[in-house]
Amino acid sequence: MNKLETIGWDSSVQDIDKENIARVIAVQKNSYRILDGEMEYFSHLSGKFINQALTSLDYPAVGDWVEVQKLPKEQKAVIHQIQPRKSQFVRQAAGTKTEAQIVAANMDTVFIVNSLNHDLNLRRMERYILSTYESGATPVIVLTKKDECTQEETDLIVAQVEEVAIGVPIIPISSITQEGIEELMTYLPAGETAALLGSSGVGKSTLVNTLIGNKVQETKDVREADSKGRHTTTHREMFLLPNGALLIDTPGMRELQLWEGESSIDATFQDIETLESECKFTDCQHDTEPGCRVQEALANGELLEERFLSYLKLQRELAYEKRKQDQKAQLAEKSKWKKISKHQKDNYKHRKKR
Ligand SMILES: Nc1nc2c(ncn2[C@@H]2O[C@H](COP(=O)(O)OP(=O)(O)OP(=O)(O)O)[C@@H](O)[C@H]2O)c(=O)[nH]1
Ligand SMILES: [Zn+2]
Repeated sequence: MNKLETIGWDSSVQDIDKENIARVIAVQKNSYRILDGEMEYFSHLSGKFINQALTSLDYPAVGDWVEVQKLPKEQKAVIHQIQPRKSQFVRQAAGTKTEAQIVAANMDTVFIVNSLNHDLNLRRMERYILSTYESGATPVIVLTKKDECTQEETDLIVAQVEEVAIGVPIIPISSITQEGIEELMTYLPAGETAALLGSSGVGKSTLVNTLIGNKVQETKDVREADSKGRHTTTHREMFLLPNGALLIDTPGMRELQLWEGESSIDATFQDIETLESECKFTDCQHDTEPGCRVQEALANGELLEERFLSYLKLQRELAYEKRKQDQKAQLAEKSKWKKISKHQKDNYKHRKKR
């Protein structure tokens, strides 16, 4: 095994000069911690790299393979290039509407983590699954804190999740009793990379510690040594598990904004939007209309049927959301006028009495 293979490199498909390749294990503001399987380096982007980067997607993310120039004595390196990614999970950057951000790159599996004991949002989960497929990785649903539920409660939730997660493995676990951990590990074979995604507080970091086992302390030390007083929780980090698998922990997704609003849907389904714009009729329903570019693309294999169905499904969801919101707005409007008119009537009565 060469040293890159110990950190997830697949020599059977990635065949280039490996001497100058390393993997990004943590991203700080303008610097990157990288690992070449033996040594860690503190690295920066070359000037040329920065000049050529057009969007935030062009910058390194945790899990990326980068081409570097190493200065081993100083444990420093300069990043010249990113290797093409086999997968990337994209979300909207916190606080902005338009900027994309890569949460993790080159993962084989995404663990969509939810807690069994609260805040189960099936619709949200469905979208996580969809985004994971879009990322190029395979989703696995992890339901944490099983120790806080009875078996009956767990079964009920699993049944609910099954309805939106067709064909996706669902694993209830507990980091306290270790239940389900063994099954989870079957999705973490040596040399593969997985990322943990989920809301803040569902137990991602605890799970990392559980899986790292007796290396917990080391992890903490690394974090503290590197944070230089900054908030450690905003750092994505990649960990090597004792069995040789790689696990990317992501910060709490309090601010996860992937699908809110139509703009992000547009970005996700850019290919279909483009096809639609080429339909003969601007109000084409992509059904039996003549000159429908979408139907044509479906027929000749340019557009996958599953993908189009996901798109339609999301459109339906959006329409549904919008109707609900409109209805709410209408009701609010109605009650506002009710109040005003009642107020008026009351005033009128008072005046009459006087
Ligand atoms: N009962 C129980 N509590 C757990 C379990 N796993 C995690 N917790 C608790 O849940 C809380 C949140 O856990 P974290 O691991 O910090 O959650 P996180 O998903 O990493 O949160 P962020 O770092 O904010 O994204 C902590 O108080 C943990 O002790 C579990 O299996 N059972
Ligand atoms: Zn059409």
